[in-house]
Amino acid sequence: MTIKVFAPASIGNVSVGFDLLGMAVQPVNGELLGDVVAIEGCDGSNQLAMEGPFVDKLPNDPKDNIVFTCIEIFQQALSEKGQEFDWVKLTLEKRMPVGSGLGSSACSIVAALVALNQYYQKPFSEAQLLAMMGQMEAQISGSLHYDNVAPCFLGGLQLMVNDKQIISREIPSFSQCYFVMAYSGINVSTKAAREVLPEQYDKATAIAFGQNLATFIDACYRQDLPQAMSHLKDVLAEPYRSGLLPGFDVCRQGVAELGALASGISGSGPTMFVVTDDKENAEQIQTFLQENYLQSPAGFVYICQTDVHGARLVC
Ligand SMILES: Nc1ncnc2c1ncn2[C@@H]1O[C@H](COP(=O)(O)OP(=O)(O)O)[C@@H](O)[C@H]1O
Ligand SMILES: N[C@@H](CCOP(=O)(O)O)C(=O)O
Repeated sequence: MTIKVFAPASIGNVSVGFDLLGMAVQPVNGELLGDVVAIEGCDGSNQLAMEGPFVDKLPNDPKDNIVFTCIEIFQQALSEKGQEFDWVKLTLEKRMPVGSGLGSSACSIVAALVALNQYYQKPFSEAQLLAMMGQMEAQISGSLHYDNVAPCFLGGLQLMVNDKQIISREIPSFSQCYFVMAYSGINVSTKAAREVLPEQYDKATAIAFGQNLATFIDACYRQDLPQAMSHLKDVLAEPYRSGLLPGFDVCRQGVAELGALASGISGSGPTMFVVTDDKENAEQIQTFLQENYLQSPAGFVYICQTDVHGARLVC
């Protein structure tokens, strides 16, 4: 029997929590914005097939795909537990553009590891799986950050905690909000977008960062939308990354004039996210971004809300 797992797109950082905060999103029109991985048993050796709209952006050799590495590390972990295993064939439906700021590699990693765990009768706990997901993401981006894999796996708004047993805790999000996600259609490598950041920050920046994150989290717990939105500011990455995103500053100004509550870079970009609590306003912002932010035919704009489910089995 074939098992199929879907893993959703996510907003890394959510502006205030560089590497520490992430949120899973789902389009309100019901489309699947994320990757799907199917798994079944096979003979001889492990296999990876690839399909889907963004398959041409993946490495040609399946062995260079992060999903193949997921199979290898998962089976190695099974061996270390003394558990025998059979060979598997995975099929990756690559629905997410690569280098998009939507947690594309995280979608593949999470869908693959959840599918493997399901196929092999759940040998690993949620925390063990999340640790493996972080390890895989670090291999791709060059540094360990869970802000895509954790929300993609667990759903909702997730805050990373410095505790190996837990790794991530869910924070109450704003279920009334719409997140307009505009992928411009250009590729920004996460690794490269990390290299433009300074090694050190000054005291005023450190204080502003701490205040924004703390105030935002406090507002989430009190469901105080105005306070949350007035502090949704990125003082660590956005000042250095916005120059990599053609049209970002102009569109940011444009959506503010249309009444957006806040906006920022999703992950390392080029996707920008815009927050509003009004459906009609979300539609106006969607049209504006379609007309002004897209740089290539590969671009798209979705109106999303928080995805509270995370990775899940699909038919
Ligand atoms: N299944 C996969 N999904 C996405 N990227 C993959 C996958 N397998 C290998 N890669 C490689 O990993 C890198 C991902 O780039 P990155 O900028 O981190 O993307 P994203 O930010 O969208 O996750 C690319 O070089 C890509 O070729
Ligand atoms: N915290 C990371 C998030 C990267 O997200 P991605 O979707 O661009 O992979 C960072 O900002 O570097």
